[in-house]
Amino acid sequence: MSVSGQTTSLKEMQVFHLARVNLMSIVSCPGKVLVAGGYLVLDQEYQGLVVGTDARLYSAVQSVADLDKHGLAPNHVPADNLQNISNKQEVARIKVVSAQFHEAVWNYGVYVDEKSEIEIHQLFDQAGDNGDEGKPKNTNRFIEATLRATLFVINNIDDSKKLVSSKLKDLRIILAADNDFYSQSQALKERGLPPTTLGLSNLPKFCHTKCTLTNVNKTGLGSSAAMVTSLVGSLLHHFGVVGNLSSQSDSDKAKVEADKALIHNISQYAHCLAQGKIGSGFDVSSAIYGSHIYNRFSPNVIADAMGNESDAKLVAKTCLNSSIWNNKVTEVKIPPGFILRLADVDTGSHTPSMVSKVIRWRKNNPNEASKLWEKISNTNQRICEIWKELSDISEQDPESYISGITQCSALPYSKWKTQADRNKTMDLLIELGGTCKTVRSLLKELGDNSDVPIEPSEQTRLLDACMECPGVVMAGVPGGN
Ligand SMILES: Nc1ncnc2c1ncn2[C@@H]1O[C@H](COP(=O)(O)OP(=O)(O)O)[C@@H](O)[C@H]1O
Ligand SMILES: C[C@@](O)(CCOP(=O)(O)OP(=O)(O)O)CC(=O)O
Repeated sequence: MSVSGQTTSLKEMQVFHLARVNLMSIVSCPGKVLVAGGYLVLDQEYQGLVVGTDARLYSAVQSVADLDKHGLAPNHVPADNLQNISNKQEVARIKVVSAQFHEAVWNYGVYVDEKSEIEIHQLFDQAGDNGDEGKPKNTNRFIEATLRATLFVINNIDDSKKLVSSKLKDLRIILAADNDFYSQSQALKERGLPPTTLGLSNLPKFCHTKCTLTNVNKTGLGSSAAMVTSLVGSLLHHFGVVGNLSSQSDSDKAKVEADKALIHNISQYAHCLAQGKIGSGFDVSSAIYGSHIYNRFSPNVIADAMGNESDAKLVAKTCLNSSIWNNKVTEVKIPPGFILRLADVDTGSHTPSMVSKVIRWRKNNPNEASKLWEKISNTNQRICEIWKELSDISEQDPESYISGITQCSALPYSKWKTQADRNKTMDLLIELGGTCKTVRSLLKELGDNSDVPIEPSEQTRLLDACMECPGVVMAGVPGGN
């Protein structure tokens, strides 16, 4: 993270972008970077400092009937390719397309049982697409879990079986992810562009990855969380359950907050279900609330619904009752002039196995671990406090703030201390850099203890080199890896 006196600040993003174009509900959500709180945020008592990115993931929902009117309706799935679902009435089909990937079209049938409860089953999208045991082989657990949970909720908002009685129509859904969610090194090479921010800005929007979703190189911005959340938002908006999420008017405030909470609950549940585990959920939270300080919900909020995923009433009750959700979103201000830059190292690590090793070490060494957790937590908290103090100065004394960050932006961190005319802003920036170094060394200790490469030595060299560049105030390996 670097500071600059000239450039515009990491702008406070409008978290939800929503538009209705030709009766299409479009919702987009940002990706995330966990700046502080990796591993600790898995416990409800510890905070995570998460920043929303300007890379966004879009979901657009449109009813086929509306498309028909304009002669744009997609081809229907041939009936003889349908799965045989006995005793159920098929009421609608949903086609989901993620056009930046190979093999990224999924068709679902929506069925209604005798109690007007909904079932969703994936359809064979083309003859011969049979996997084992006659099931479609090209599945997308995140999409399927999201469609199911969201439609369960809409259908059970009250006793009127809203969705069924509103005669659910065929839907077409388009997903589109900003390029930063996936490594673009190949696309840059092919076009002879340099591997820099400038090179990336010359790529076409929503570049085709020339991969399937299984073998694409992700950059760690939380594509699944942003996808699930935008899909929940666009479906709820399409069926009129949530309103204009970007409304800034005071009279809409309470409704917007309630709508966001509902989107949050459904998204956390569907994301955990698709992942097959209850993670901390900071990625879903930042897809909804952007940058903030996060405390997780207790896993037992969704435990029952996780174990009974086809119980539509239970799933709906769990998501609709916001009072049982004990997650906490605390506002954080990113100091003006701060710029977050990410380097794509074109590879990722396996977060779940790292997490399980860390948890095992903590369990086997409770005393040592609790001391380390406290130290890391206090240091993380100081980062949040310094951000706040800097933001406050920028408002109360903008001139001295700008002068401080302008001086620091021209020099490497190691030279800041040697400046004779340091002001409060500079002192805080110096402290911030030092605090961030402390977190790195504490995490290194945690990694060494639990035998997890939290900051491998190659990354240490990279980060140290970054800290030598003018204006760099914090450097780190974000999140868990
Ligand atoms: N653009 C997209 N279109 C459709 N599905 C997507 C998209 N991006 C992510 N997903 C879903 O999310 C999964 C990746 O999730 P995960 O491995 O948890 O990555 P991340 O850490 O980026 O969230 C994919 O296999 C796919 O099911
Ligand atoms: C270790 C963690 O606290 C943070 C992991 O953060 P990442 O940003 O690395 O996450 P992924 O994109 O899922 O790999 C685990 C958690 O909080 O769920």
